[in-house]
Amino acid sequence: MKLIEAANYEEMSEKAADIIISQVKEKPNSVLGLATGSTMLGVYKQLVEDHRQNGTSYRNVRTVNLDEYIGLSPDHPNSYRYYMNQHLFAHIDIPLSQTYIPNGTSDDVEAECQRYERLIESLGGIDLQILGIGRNGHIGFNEPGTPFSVPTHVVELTPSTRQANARFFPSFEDVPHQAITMGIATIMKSRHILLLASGTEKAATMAKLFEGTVTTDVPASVLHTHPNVTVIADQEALSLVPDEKRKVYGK
Ligand SMILES: N[C@@H]1[C@@H](O)[C@H](O)[C@@H](COP(=O)(O)O)O[C@@H]1O
Repeated sequence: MKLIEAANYEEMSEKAADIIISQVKEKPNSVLGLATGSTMLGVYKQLVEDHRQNGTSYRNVRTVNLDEYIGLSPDHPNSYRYYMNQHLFAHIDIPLSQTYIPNGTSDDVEAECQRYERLIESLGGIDLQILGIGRNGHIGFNEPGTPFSVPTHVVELTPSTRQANARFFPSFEDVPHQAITMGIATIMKSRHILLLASGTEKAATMAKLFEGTVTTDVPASVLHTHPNVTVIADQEALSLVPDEKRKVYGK
């Protein structure tokens, strides 16, 4: 795991966007694994700006998103499909038919999980997967305790995750109880993983991550066992990570 320190949210977003843009330039038909949440907004803004100014093209890129709420239709303003269209896809030249997100309104969500897993395989796997991190260390919606071997699956969201995401919804009661998420096994097959963290609310989780212990209690800790992970975090997110750890992972 390699740590890149950023001064603040803006710089974290720029550095992450640079990595994504280089990936797309080197391999124009890349499969990008995408994430949602507030952490990603700055990155998507940078990608859109770069597309407008420098013409980086996504015409041949395929994207697969990490997760989707069960019960929210694509045109629901809180669905992750809606988020992706609004913040990225509508502003770049990717055909929507090349953008994939689990279908949260499928009649058979178990079958949908299997279909999604096969779909990622049929695309040739993920070249670059972007991840945010939940306050309890979750990646995608893989909550603490989830075995690392699980592929795409249905999850019951913990009250703390529903609470953390309630700010996007009219009220806490409106936050769905379930989601479909790529499993940790799915995420770990990605060839390169980029994890982003910003702000003091992520500081305790980042301190746990950089302790280095691999445990299902902190789902993101599995990334220590992946050969190609880059973490970009700002100073607030790293505020509880001791200097010696920053040096070890910063090399
Ligand atoms: N499923 C998403 C995660 O993929 C995301 O990483 C996390 C953090 O979100 P934020 O970036 O808003 O802090 O929120 C949700 O739970």
